[in-house]
Amino acid sequence: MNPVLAELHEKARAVLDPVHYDFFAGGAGDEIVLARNEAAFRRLALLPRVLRGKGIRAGFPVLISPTAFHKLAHPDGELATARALDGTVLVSSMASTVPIADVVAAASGPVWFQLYLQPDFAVTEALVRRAERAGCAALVVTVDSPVFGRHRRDIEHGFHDLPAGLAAENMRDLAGVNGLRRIEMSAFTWEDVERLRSITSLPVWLKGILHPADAVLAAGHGAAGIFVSNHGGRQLDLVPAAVEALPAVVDAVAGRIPVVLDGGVRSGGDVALAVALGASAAGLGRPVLWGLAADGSHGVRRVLDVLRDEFEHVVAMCGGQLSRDMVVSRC
Ligand SMILES: Cc1cc2nc3c(=O)[nH]c(=O)nc-3n(C[C@H](O)[C@H](O)[C@H](O)COP(=O)(O)O)c2cc1C
Ligand SMILES: CC(C)CC(=O)C(=O)O
Repeated sequence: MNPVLAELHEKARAVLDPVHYDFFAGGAGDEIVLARNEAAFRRLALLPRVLRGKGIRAGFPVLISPTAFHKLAHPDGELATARALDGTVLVSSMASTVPIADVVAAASGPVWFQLYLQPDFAVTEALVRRAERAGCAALVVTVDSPVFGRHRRDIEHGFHDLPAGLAAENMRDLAGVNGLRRIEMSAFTWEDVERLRSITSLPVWLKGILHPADAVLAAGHGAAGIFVSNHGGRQLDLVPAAVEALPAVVDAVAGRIPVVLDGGVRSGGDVALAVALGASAAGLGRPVLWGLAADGSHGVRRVLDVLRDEFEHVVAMCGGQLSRDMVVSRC
């Protein structure tokens, strides 16, 4: 691992309350998928093309995937994350500890709003209006969580609630207990996605797709794009690594909508592999949390800078080109 990322992770581990560290680091069940997400990248290799000049690939195809409760990592919470963007997209979690309007106001890049559809449609609609008023550029509906994942580390620690003074601020004044509504997980259908689309002009992405047939349905139901994701190994501990699921989804979608990959991306090389396999971009979860915990906004910036530098170097080594035929198995 890049020594800067390793250093930020170690510092995060040292400064965080161990219960909060485990909330961020942990996965579901036996954490098999958590481990596989990273290991699957190690099993892939790139065959560079030569004598192609500098090629044409430009840009940095990385975004920040939504993660909850940034104030557990740093007192400035999502404000610090948002200040670090420098043009990178932040997908801000519905479970942010800073209201979405303040996240967008602090951001140095586009902000998208992640949400879980709520059983009470009026609550979903209120969240959408908050995101729209704040100036979010897209909605990302997470669809891999009909029920909460079971995180053994949290269960062992008895970690079920935020400490006093912290809250999921986007859920305030939505007529729950003391005006703060709990985030609920519930099973929905494609009709619910259509209903959401009918009340907003924002592009609606779907996050947490692994089956190629669902990717086809997503395109058919007007999703602006999809995230191939297993929620960083925090939902069903029986699924493939995210990068293993990517090629079949890319084939099924056949270019109709963009496909983002998240889960286990830890280097610019991993970003390059995801792009070569057909992802439009790679999403980062935990590395951003480690940067944030270790050094606030500056730490997040360092994570993005390291990945950008590594990615550009790998692409230059590959003749400015990344395509599926260049990806082979190491074993
Ligand atoms: C601590 C933590 C909180 C998360 N919170 C959310 C969330 O609120 N909404 C969501 O859609 N995904 C959430 N995720 C999943 C991430 O968006 C992403 O899919 C995952 O972290 C990517 O894997 P990585 O951590 O290996 O990069 C969370 C992940 C972690 C680690
Ligand atoms: C508020 C939680 C449901 C956030 C989440 O998605 C996670 O911890 O994985």
